[in-house]
Amino acid sequence: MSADDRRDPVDRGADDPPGRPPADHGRRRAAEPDPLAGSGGGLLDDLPETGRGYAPLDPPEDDRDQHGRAAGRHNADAAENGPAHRNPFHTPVEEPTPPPPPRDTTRREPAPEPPRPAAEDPLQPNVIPFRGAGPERATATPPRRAAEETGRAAPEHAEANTAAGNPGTGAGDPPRDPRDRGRGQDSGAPASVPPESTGRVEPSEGGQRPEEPAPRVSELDPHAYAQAERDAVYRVIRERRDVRVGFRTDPIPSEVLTRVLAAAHQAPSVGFSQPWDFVVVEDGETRSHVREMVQTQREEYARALPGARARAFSGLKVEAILDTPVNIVVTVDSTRGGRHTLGRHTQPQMSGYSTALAVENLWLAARAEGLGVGWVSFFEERALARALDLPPHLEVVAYLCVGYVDDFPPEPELSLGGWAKRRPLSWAVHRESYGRRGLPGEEPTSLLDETIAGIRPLNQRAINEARDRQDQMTKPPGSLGVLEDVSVQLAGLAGECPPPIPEPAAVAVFAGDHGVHAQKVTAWPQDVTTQMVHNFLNGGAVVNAFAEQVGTEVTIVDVGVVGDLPTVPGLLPRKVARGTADITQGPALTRTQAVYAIEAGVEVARDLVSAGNRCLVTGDMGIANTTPSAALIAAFTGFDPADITGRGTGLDEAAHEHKIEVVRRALEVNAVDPNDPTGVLAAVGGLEHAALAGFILGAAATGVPVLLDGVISGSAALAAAALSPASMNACFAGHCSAEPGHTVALRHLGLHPLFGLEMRLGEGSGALLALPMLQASVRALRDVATFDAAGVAGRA
Ligand SMILES: O=C(O)c1ccc[n+]([C@@H]2O[C@H](COP(=O)([O-])O)[C@@H](O)[C@H]2O)c1
Ligand SMILES: Cc1cc2nc[nH]c2cc1C
Repeated sequence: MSADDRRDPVDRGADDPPGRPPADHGRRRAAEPDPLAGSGGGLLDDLPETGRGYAPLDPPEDDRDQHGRAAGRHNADAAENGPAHRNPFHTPVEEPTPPPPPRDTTRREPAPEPPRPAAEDPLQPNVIPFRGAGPERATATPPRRAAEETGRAAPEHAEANTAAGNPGTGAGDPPRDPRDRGRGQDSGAPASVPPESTGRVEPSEGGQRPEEPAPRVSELDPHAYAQAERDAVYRVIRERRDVRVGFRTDPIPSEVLTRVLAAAHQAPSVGFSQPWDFVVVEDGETRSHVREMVQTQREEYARALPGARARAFSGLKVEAILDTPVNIVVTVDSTRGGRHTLGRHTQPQMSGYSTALAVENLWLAARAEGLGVGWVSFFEERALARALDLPPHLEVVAYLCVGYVDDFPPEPELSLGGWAKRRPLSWAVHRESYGRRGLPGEEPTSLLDETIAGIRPLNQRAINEARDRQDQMTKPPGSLGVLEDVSVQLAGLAGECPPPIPEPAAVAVFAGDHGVHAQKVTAWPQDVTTQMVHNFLNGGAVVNAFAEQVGTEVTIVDVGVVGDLPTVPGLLPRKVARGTADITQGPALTRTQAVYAIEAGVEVARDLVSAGNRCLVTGDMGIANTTPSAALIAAFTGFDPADITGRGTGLDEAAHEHKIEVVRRALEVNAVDPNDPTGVLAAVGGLEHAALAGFILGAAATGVPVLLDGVISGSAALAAAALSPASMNACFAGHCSAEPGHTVALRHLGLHPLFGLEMRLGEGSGALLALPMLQASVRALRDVATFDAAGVAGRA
């Protein structure tokens, strides 16, 4: 195999940003051979035959960040071998910005008291954690007080201030700049951005705000608008809504509609091509026809939804086509502007983007006029174009229902209904390169550090309430056994009693391959991993059947499958490498790869939670993965491999003995330190194990329960617990697998399995069967009458 052949296609992902000189801080140890010399570089190139057994090289200790991440090794390769390549989806925190000094999260040490979550305020954007969010909430400063303390106007009072002729200057405010003609305060920041919407919480200690005053924002630029005008701009952005209910039928005056269309027409456009047209539709027949098309698509969509989602969707209105006096169709002409439209030659999609900006302009202007707008997209675009008699070179970008409304919802309707949640701004902001998290003015941090810092202890008040309630329910105290503890823990996690019923739920099946497969630790060919992923995607596996049974959505995550996989909905391509290296020869992964996989898991958890899921379920697929699972369990618990290594998919006596020896050898070859969880994952774990650990941490940080499956999830949970002991507050053991190591892992973690049927399939199958138990425990806490209420006599 030539070096070029060995180069992994995933290495050929996004190049380094143009213009950035490749930093040479990925030095290899001088004495070590470079197995890939001349291969073109790339983060993943440390594993020449990944998945088929080769020990990767790790950089010297001083090249690592606080997670042991190798600093920019791919760039070093690039210096020798051409352009640098980045991981396809992640960029590590790396030099030249030094890693934040404080905490080594790869070591087990007491975590500092995390910042307290913001109080839930129905009028403010809902940030994740959604419900309860841990211990004694409601410590964040409400907007009004924050405004008083920072000298900024609170959003809901900004208009009142202006109306009363009080521009908001308070004692202690700096003198106003004479250029600030009639402006309110000196803050250049929008007065109306609440701290909650950033995902950041004001630091507090025991509910007190810190002594230090908030830093003053610099003077306004002379071109900035006056305070009231800026407030109006931010207000309309904040209060724009996609409206589907509560439209009034009264007509829209022509001059109002024209103003709104003129605003749309002033949108920015590529090369000033102004590629939009607006078709104003009032005709009832046309609208009825479009509505029928939407209805058909709606039914098709509903059929594809898992149970809990389908129930929620049945109550959602997706259009108001006949309810509004006017529909506006916004189209794009991608050919407009002639042959040489400035800026479109490299990015033909810019015409569509420009038109979307026109839609936003229309939407904001409409909101300012008191008009609601609902964007409908449940139709097949060409069919709609035909129905509207559009010329063939025009495409529909938006179908908008426009009219006056009874009210604007305080939050997006989908958020109010729990369909999806607003992601905090902090999740979306990266500094200099993807993965260096932090709002402007903050020290950038990594996703892993941010996640661990966000995990909170259980809320004691909610726990006490749940315990009291369990004792008052019409049943003998304790008679629901472990389910009582489950409901109490869920209350503590949510920070309220009763907690929300953990539905909808989503199972994520993390798939990866293993270099140790070469040691004949399993009877199954490695290709079965890839084949089973196809089977999952086609809906033909046990996980699909069980998920259907319990109304759960299935997501497959490729974190390290050797084979190529299709780009299809339901499969998240997060391949960090094509399998691990053989753990009997050296470490499975580099630390960098281990961190990437952990962070991939965190992101999947975040995405599923912000998509509205209230319970996450772990699943795995990876031929040979019970071997690294056993090695992880031995490393974290200290048990002998003979006591925790099982027969996996089925091995005879001799093969089982051999597998135990393989695990033993892996632990001899790789020094493992349980206080260095990332190091242990990199040494003897797998990509799906690392991602599962991240998935657990991500769930815990969002305050959402995570239901664990079998031995693979159990071994990953040991790593998660070592990274953050508090993450176990979010964990529930679905079942106990037939693998002996699973029992040991669960005991070590203090988790009580909900059932044991000697299952040993993985995929999330056992955890899915336990999901109704979790849900039932909450339903009982919520719905069962108390002795008093039901008039049932208590114990004599
Ligand atoms: O979940 C379990 O406890 C479990 C126990 C034994 C096997 N498995 C599944 O079987 C595969 C690994 O088995 P093996 O024998 O190839 O190591 C992998 O896809 C796992 O999901 C899963
Ligand atoms: C067929 C098969 C299905 C699986 N599902 C999870 N692990 C598996 C292993 C095999 C071999």
